[in-house]
Amino acid sequence: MSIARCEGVVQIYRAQDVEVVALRDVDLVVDEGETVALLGPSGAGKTTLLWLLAGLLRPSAGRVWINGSDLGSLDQRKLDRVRAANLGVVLQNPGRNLIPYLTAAQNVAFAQRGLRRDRRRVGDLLDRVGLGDIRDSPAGRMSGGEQQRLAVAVALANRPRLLLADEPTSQLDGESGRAVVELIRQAAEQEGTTAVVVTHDKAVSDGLSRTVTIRDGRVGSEGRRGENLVVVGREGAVQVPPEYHHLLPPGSRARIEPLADGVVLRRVEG
Ligand SMILES: Nc1ncnc2c1ncn2[C@@H]1O[C@H](COP(=O)(O)OP(=O)(O)OP(=O)(O)O)[C@@H](O)[C@H]1O
Repeated sequence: MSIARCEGVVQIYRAQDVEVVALRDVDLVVDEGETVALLGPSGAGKTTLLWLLAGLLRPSAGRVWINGSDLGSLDQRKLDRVRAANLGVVLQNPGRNLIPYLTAAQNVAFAQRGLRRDRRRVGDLLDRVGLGDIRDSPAGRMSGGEQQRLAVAVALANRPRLLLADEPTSQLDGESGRAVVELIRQAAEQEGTTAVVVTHDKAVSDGLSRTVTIRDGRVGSEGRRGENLVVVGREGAVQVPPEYHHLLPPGSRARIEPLADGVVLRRVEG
């Protein structure tokens, strides 16, 4: 069963007279219980895709489903309800996920609103991200790395069906980063929380069950269990991964040779 699905998603930003096509025809299915790392070069469209899945942006074209609800068909009240019932979100700037004058413990407890407060879970989440000792410090006085770990605990407070996290380890050292990955994995295994995590951190992508690489606004390749496969797009487009550009440079011409189970591309000179 899929918890998140995108079909033909296009996102165009308009700033003054300039148009930026951030996503151009993205199809993606995320099944329940998967932990997915969203990879790709800077500006590829990863944050944009995460915001669309979080219902924080409406796509210029295409559709996004969360747990069977087509987000584009919902009014704001229903959208808020679907988000509250399904999602835990960690935005890139960790401070934006927190209430600065509340303590770490109060931030996590506040995120449990709607559910019965579960004090054990508050303490457990804070211990697991290494913040047990400063649970009574205000979030606004914490370092960037501490706020980042707290933001992950807050996002998981409500046992969301889907965790969406944008670079949740960018300000963390190796040990704290591993604790966050472990928390995400345990949430998947023990509570069935699916995760989609934008990351540049190899330790994070290695710890998750699948990688999806966005290049130039499209899903370029997908990896599972150590094998990376290119994805054939809607119109048959395939992106040649950068590590093969010396064999088939962008702009070169290739002959297609059919095989029983696929094709071979051979560069043609001149
Ligand atoms: N609000 C906006 N207005 C205009 N252009 C935007 C806006 N947000 C993003 N973009 C542009 O859209 C493209 C994709 O941006 P996005 O932030 O999704 O990429 P990213 O893969 O997350 O990059 P990074 O790894 O650097 O965070 C970029 O060219 C970016 O400059």
